[in-house]
Amino acid sequence: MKFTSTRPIILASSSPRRKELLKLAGIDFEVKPSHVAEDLPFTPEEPDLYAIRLSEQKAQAVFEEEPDSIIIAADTVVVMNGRQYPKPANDAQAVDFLMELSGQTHEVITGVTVLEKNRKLQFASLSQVKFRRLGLELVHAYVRSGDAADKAGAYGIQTEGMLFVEIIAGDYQNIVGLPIGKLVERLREEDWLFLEEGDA
Ligand SMILES: Cc1cn([C@H]2C[C@H](O)[C@@H](COP(=O)(O)OP(=O)(O)OP(=O)(O)O)O2)c(=O)[nH]c1=O
Repeated sequence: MKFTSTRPIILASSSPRRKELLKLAGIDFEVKPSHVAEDLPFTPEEPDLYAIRLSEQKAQAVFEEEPDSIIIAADTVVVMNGRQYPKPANDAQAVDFLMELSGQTHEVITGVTVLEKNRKLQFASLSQVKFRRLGLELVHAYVRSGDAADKAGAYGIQTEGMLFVEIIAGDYQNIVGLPIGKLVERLREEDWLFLEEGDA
């Protein structure tokens, strides 16, 4: 399966996971990380809007350099009891986060912004993840592996962090960092993306 687009698509992200998901979906694109400081104040009552705003900042930064392209950006946040669990600042914080999430259910929300001249598409996707009760030995071993460092909530469901997960509700790819099914659906609805001839 292959898609074509009305303009060149740019993924404004340094995340290898987002790149892989967009590629798997059969979309041609280039990557241009945005390097914006993610420093908006977290709004616990509206975590979805917070994720969307961050994704918009990322999209906007790249759009200014590439005004003739379609820019896609996303931000993934992990939230439990009104508190955000961002990328851990260090190993000790990663251990603390994982022990707090242990045995509990948290939410993973990815906000997405697609920007083009005169057009903006935004949405958020929410998944729930229930963690097993985690032992310190496993958590320490995981954090030592280095996998927690660049991930919201200090775990990757697609890597060894899968061992922590008991139940998920919602879109799995949303937890990995990009709700690709919904994104492609919306891009097609907006006539930004078409199935290539022969596929249609
Ligand atoms: C919960 C969870 C998060 N993550 C990742 C997805 C995101 O890359 C990261 C959250 O940080 P983000 O700020 O959303 O993204 P990023 O900084 O990695 O990339 P960019 O801003 O350039 O697009 O956490 C996983 O890979 N697996 C998981 O299970």
